Parts: sequence; C-alpha cells; structure tokens
Amino acid sequence: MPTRVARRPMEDIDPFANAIAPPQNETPEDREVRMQKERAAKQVSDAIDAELSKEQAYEKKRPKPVKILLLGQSESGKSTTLKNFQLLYEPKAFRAERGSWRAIIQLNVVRSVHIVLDAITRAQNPHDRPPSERSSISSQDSFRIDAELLALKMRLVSLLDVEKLLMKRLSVPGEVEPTERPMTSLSRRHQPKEIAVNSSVAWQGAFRRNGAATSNDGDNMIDWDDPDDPGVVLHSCRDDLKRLWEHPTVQAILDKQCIRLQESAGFFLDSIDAVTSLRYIPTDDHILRARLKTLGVSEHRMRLSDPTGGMSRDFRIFDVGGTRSLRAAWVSYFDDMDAIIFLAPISAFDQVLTEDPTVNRLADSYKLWTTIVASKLLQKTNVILFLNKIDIMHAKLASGIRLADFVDSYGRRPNDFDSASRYLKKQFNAILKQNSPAPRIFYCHLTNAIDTKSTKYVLAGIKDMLMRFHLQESHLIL
Ligand SMILES: Nc1nc2c(ncn2[C@@H]2O[C@H](COP(=O)(O)OP(=O)(O)OP(=O)(O)O)[C@@H](O)[C@H]2O)c(=O)[nH]1
Ligand SMILES: [Mg+2]
Repeated sequence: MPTRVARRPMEDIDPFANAIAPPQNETPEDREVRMQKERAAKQVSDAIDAELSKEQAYEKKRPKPVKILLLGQSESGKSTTLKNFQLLYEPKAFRAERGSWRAIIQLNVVRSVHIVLDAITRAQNPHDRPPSERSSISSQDSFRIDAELLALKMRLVSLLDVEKLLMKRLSVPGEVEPTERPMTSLSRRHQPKEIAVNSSVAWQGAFRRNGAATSNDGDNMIDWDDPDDPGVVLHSCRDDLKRLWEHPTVQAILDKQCIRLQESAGFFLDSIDAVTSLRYIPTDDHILRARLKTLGVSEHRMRLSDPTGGMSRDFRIFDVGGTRSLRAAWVSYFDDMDAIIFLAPISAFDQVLTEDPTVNRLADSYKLWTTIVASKLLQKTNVILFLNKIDIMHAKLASGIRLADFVDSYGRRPNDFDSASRYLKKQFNAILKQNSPAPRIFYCHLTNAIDTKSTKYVLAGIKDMLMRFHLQESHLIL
C-alpha cells in the first residue's frame, strides 16, 4: 500500500510562492479585497491572451508579404530604384531624410572636385602616369596651366578637410566604410575614395541632430548654426568651384583624359549654385542623383494598396551591393522571392569594371543576367529586366560613340538609340530563352531611374502585376 508523505506547504520550499502568498494574519475582509483584485487582474490577462490569439490567427490568414530583390552590377541603379519606390509609396519618410542626403551630395561634389584636381595634376605631369599609359602620351597632352588655374587649384585643396569631416561623421562603426577603390563610370583612372554604406538606417542617424525629431522636410536634422557645417566651406568656395568647372583648360584636360564627369555617378557640378547655397536642402531630383555605394543588404518594408480595391499588401524590397566581391551574398536571398528586378546599365557599353579593368561592363551584365535566369532557385520567380541609364545611352550615341566599336556583333546597324536599344533588348531576351530552366515571360523596361515621372509608371505597373500574381496564388481571384 502506498504510504502518504506529508507535504510541506509550497511557501516553505518555493521562494516565489512564498513571496506572493497572502499574509498569514489576513482578515476575511482583506481576503475579499485581494480576491477581487486577483479576479480583475485575471480578466485583463485573459483579454490580452484573447487579443494575441486573434492577432496570430489574423497573421496566419493574411497573405505573405510580396518580396522583391534588386540585382545588378555596381552603379546599375539598384538603390536609385529603391529610392523611387520610397518616393512613390512613402513620400513622407523619403522626404524626412533630406538632411542626411545633403551630406552625401556635399561629399559627391567634393569627390568630383578631386577628380578634376587630379586630372589637372596629371596634365601638369604627364610622365607621372602609370607605365601602361605612358606609351600613349603625346606632346598635346601637356597643357598650359595658367596662374589663375593654379591659384584655383591651391584654394580648392581646402575642400579636402570638408571631405575628411563628412567621412568622419558618416563613419558609424561597422556600418559605413569609405572604400579604397571607388566605383564610377570613369574607369582606369585613379580616383578619390567613394563613400559606401552597409545599411540604410545607421548612416542617416549620423546626421540626426541630437534630440531632433524628423520633420516632413528633414530640415530640422540640420544644425544651421554649426560653424563646422561643411555647407559653410562649400558656400565660401562656390565661385571658385564654378570657375574651375567652367574653365576651358579644365574641360580640355578632362576631354583629353576621356573623363566624362557629367555622366558619372553623383555629378552635381552643374548645380553648384543650388548645392552650395547656405540653406541648401536637396530636392527629390537631387536625392535620386546622389551616389552612395551599398555594401551590405538592406531590407525596406512598405505597405501598398491593392489595385482591385481589396486589402493592402506588405512589400519587402531588398537592395544589395553590386560590386563583385559582394555578389556571393545574393544567393541567400533567392529563396522565396516573388520578383527580381535586374538592372543592366546599357550606357556602360564602353566602360570597364573598376574592380577588374579587363571586364567590359556590358559583358559583365550579360554574364550576371545569364546566371540569374539560369538559376534553378529562381525558376518560379518573376524576373524583370531594366535596361537602365537610357538618358546617358542617348547622349553617348548622339555624341558619336559607336556601339559597334565595343560590341562586335552589332555590325553595321545604325548607331541611333532605337536600333541600339532594340538590339540589346533582343540579346537579353535570347539569353533568357536559352538559359531559363523552364519557359518564362520576358518583362523588360527601358528606364531612366533618375527620372521620377517615367519610373513611377514602370514601378506602379510592376506593383500591380505582383499583387495580382499574389492574389492568384492565394486563390483570392480567378
Ligand atoms: N543619368 C542616370 N543616372 C542614374 C540612373 N540610374 C542611376 N543613376 C545614378 O547612378 C549612380 C549609381 O546608382 P546606384 O543606385 O547607387 O547604383 P547601385 O546599383 O545601387 O550600386 P551599388 O550600391 O554599388 O551596387 C547614382 O548616382 C544614380 O543617381 C539613370 O537611369 N540615369
Ligand atoms: Mg546601391
């Protein structure tokens, strides 16, 4: 027969039970008050539990978020496309960051000035060039750098300090790294550092004034009274900057060294008055043109309305860094994507990768596109191609740069934009047909990602299409 063991009361052995046990000398009235309180507390707790399980059931029923991954080589326009999404669907949040973009634009200006100053130095000392370039030096490479230009050069060296200051402020540990090897369309040239960022959140925080709440315009993020504000120095240099940029010798030097600064990322020297004004706040257009290289992967969430009038959807857009060394990280995002937007900057047909000057940028885009469309992980994913930077493509072809000189197969076709873009579109389509594991639709857009108006229609179309796909998958529409 089992023996009954006398049990010690819980409060003797459990310090927690001991702590919450009613006082030993509790009167019946006190007990009643306590019980009432406990009943009320339980009611609140039950209500919270019920709310939580309702939310969980709703989450389960809610459609999964629509996921979009932006891919393409560095400087193809991925982050710019993301900015367009933000401007279109979250304009308030986009504009609240104006203050942070102001600093990036200031850095972009300083970087352009460095490129110009370096070009002048090379023109002064043509024999200081690397051995690979020395054989091509001719007597015409020596320019007469007059005293005015030399004085300008000396004065603008002060901008180096502005750059250092901005870089320091941006250097949130682990989040922002100034890269040693910059990425610009100016290949084969020695260029100053380019600023790069790991995630979208931390670097913007670096410019948030202590205690300042973000306003719709983001202008209260800027401490206008700060004497160290880089805007003060830039403002004082504005006339010199304009004189430098408009100087005929400078233009001739850049021309001779094949530096097309106007077509390069983060070019603002044509907007010096605006960008160096004392109370400069970037416009939407300037933010789209600002260049900030992406290092890591950043995820952006937004809630978008349904074109059929149904419930809105969560969208997640993933922006990755496109430099070669960062591409290995892409594959871990292939799983579970609804769409890939692949950007190929077709204007880069006459350029090479900065990370490998033996590789033509268009050839690199073809190769990347082949890998993406051939991936088994992505065979059910909608793949949308943006043939981007068509504005630069137009200008290049019009200036006489011949596609056939860089793409042998283009042969004797006319060197106009329509023929060239039609041809490139066919090439990308052929790659898709030959390499896709299963037949798929070729979605292709000719885009200019710094033109908000045209990009808006393209993105709205993609959003509607993806929502429809998503609804069909959830069997919500037939
Ligand atoms: N003119 C012109 N400039 C563009 C276009 N698309 C992007 N840009 C500019 O090109 C530069 C590079 O664009 P990003 O969006 O930063 O390129 P990315 O693909 O994100 O580059 P990584 O972050 O290095 O992978 C920016 O200064 C943009 O403003 C375009 O269609 N036309
Ligand atoms: Mg980017």
